[in-house]
Amino acid sequence: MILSMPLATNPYDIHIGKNLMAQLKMLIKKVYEGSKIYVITDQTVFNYHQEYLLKRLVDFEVEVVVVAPGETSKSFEVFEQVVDELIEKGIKRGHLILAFGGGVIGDLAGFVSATLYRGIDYIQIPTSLLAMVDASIGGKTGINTNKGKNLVGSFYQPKMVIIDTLLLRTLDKIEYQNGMAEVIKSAFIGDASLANQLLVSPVSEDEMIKRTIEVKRRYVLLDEFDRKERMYLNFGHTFGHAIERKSNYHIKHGFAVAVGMVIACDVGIKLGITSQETKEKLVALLKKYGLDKTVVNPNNYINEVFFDKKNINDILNMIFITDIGCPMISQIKKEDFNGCFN
Ligand SMILES: NC(=O)c1ccc[n+]([C@@H]2O[C@H](COP(=O)([O-])OP(=O)(O)OC[C@H]3O[C@@H](n4cnc5c(N)ncnc54)[C@H](O)[C@@H]3O)[C@@H](O)[C@H]2O)c1
Ligand SMILES: O=C(O)C(=O)C[C@@H](O)[C@H](O)[C@H](O)COP(=O)(O)O
Ligand SMILES: [Zn+2]
Repeated sequence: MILSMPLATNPYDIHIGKNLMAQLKMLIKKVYEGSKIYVITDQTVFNYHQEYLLKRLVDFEVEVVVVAPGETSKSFEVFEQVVDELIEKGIKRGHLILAFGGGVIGDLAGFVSATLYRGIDYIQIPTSLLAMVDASIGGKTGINTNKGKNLVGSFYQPKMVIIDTLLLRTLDKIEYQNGMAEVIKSAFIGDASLANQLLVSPVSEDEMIKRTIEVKRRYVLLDEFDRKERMYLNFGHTFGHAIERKSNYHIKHGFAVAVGMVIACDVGIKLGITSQETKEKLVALLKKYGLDKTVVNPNNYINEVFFDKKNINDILNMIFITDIGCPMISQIKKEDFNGCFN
């Protein structure tokens, strides 16, 4: 009898370090002895790091598929382009896909891996801070549709996650701040001491990344398919996704989630769930990392948020924090927002 081991009992490999690319051949051979590897990446990442990656793959037969950078590549159109190009380049079920990029690449390549031939093994090699601390972990894959964010996708775990923090040296300041939003989100839902440390003193990048990943890993191992505890990782995303999409993705994911977290605190305060002090600490930390610049009128998004996947029969499962590190889910109806945003 073959025992299928869901993630919750069989956590996959997460490797974090510097210059892990030097061990890429050894790491890949741990999960894969085949002959052909298909790298999916975006043009910006490939321009910076193609030499760094490809010289570690000389022992393998490698093909590369490059898409345009940015959120617009998480689309049906680009999904079909990538699938067609992989087939034209001879991909087979036993081959291996490498997702080499930020969260957009991780989601797009993960969804291609989940669906092409009904599943091809893949490895996540995140290159943005946001992807290292969040997007590459937990197996959520998918694309956006013209109706909303991440509305088509699949839970499909990578065989391994290789986090080489040296790759961050080329990440620009805005993208680093973008990733800090998910660090702050994770600290506020699952590591109060990290949140308090970030408020008062610098935390080493490696420690910050490791502790942020640990928060996500903990919730994913509890609830891989996002029915309860994993939903805490969606703090700030109810409004965040709506803000991102209505801006045609000009407002980046992390910056939108930052606004979404403050909005969730305002609703939480109105409903007697969140303390004013908790909101003030969140706002102070967001400001410290330059994540307080996006200003929106939440009333403009109330209809949009009910397209969220957490909306069951017009009751919205929304994530709040009662205090730093203490998340909770409350069922919200549209009228609950009345008077929250004066
Ligand atoms: N699946 C999940 O669990 C999960 C979690 C969080 C976010 N996401 C998704 O991730 C996406 C956001 O991720 P992102 O911010 O990484 O977006 P992204 O992939 O678009 O990367 C941001 C920008 O940084 C560039 N970049 C990436 N790595 C670089 C590097 N090392 N040096 C220089 N430039 C680099 C990219 O080319 C891009 O222009 C959103 O679509 C979001 O929905 C998914
Ligand atoms: O992994 C999760 O679960 C998360 O909620 C992580 C989020 O940071 C991430 O943006 C995720 O893609 C949002 O999930 P969705 O189910 O709202 O699409
Ligand atoms: Zn997110």
